[in-house]
Parts: sequence; C-alpha cells; structure tokens
Amino acid sequence: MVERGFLPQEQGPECEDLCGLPDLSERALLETLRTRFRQEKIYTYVGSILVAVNPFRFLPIYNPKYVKMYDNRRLGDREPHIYAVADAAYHAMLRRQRNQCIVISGETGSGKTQSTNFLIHHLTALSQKGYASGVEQIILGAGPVLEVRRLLILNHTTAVMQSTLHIVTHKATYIKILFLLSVFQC
Ligand SMILES: Nc1ncnc2c1ncn2[C@@H]1O[C@H](COP(=O)(O)OP(=O)(O)OP(=O)(O)O)[C@@H](O)[C@H]1O
Repeated sequence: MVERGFLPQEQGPECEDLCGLPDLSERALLETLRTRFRQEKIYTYVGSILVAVNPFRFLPIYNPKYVKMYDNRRLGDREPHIYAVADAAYHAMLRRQRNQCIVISGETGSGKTQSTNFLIHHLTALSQKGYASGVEQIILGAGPVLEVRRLLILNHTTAVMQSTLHIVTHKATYIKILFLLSVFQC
C-alpha cells in the first residue's frame, strides 16, 4: 500500500478520511459522504483508498492548477482527489522501481471510465510535465476497446526504469454510486 502523509484525527461529518470518524456505522459513513458531496467535495479517503461519489456534472477540479497542486504530494497532504492517487502511484513507481496497480471498482455509471480518464490525464501530465503530447489522446482513444474486457492496462515505462503502472477497472454491483480506488504494488 502507498503510505499516507500524517493526517490529524478528524472528527465530524466533514472529515476527509472516514477512518477518523468516531462512529463507523453505515449511517455515519453515508452522512459524512453526503455532507461532503453537498459541499462539492466528491472525494473522501478511507485510509489510502479513495471513495468518489459521481457528481454527474462538471466540477472545475481537473484543470492544470489541480495537476500542479497534487504534483509530488503525499496522499493526505491535500484535500482528497483522484490526482493524489495517480500521483502516489506514479511516484511510488519511480521511487521503488516496482510495478504499481490502481484498482477502480464501482457499479455501472459510478464513474469508472471517467475516473480512468482523469488518472490518465494526470499521469501523462506528470510524465510530460505539462508539455503538449499526443500520448494522452492515443491512450484515451484506446479506452473503448479496453472497456469491453473491463480491463485497462496502461504500460507506463520511463526511459530510466522498467516499472509498469496498471489501471484495472471492474464492476462491483454491491457498491452503490461509489467506487473505490486504491494503489498497491504488484
Ligand atoms: N468526476 C466526474 N465528474 C463529472 N461527471 C462524471 C464524473 N464521473 C463520472 N461522471 C459522469 O457519469 C457518467 C457515468 O460515468 P462512467 O461512464 O465513467 O461510468 P462507468 O462506471 O464507467 O460506467 P459503466 O460501468 O457502465 O461503463 C458519465 O456521463 C460521466 O461523464
């Protein structure tokens, strides 16, 4: 698992990490997610796992400012975000020289494909450091083909090492609305 930065134990319905809740009942967890969602905070951590609630509308949290904000930050340093997961995987791959895997799980329509695109967007931005490149468009264009098998594998090989970063998506009918992302070494 990718280690997280220190987070003070947060309590109450606005906490960024559900692990910090004093009450871990289903009701308390859902209430926290609902409260954050109403504040347009669609991402919440459960330790090093990211829970996302599909907003079904555009939120201005995926622009270059956010790419920069999450560049080379430890998970938990900033507000939960999908870019933080991409960043953690990318830098863990560089630092440890080990393959990394991001698992995206959720029911139909929960946002797995969209999240995969956000991940790829951030990964390509990190690897290109913002320089214009056709790489992202090529990878995104391969999405529908890979989608059929519910498996998206992004081979991200840098010039200096041979580590690979995989993104795997699968449907989880038992999870309503949400999907989970986690990063681990493989
Ligand atoms: N973070 C987001 N911000 C805005 N819209 C989103 C976000 N995530 C998902 N959506 C929207 O929700 C809809 C469904 O998302 P998506 O296609 O990614 O779901 P999925 O989990 O891949 O579904 P399926 O399993 O059926 O392929 C899309 O219209 C998408 O634009």
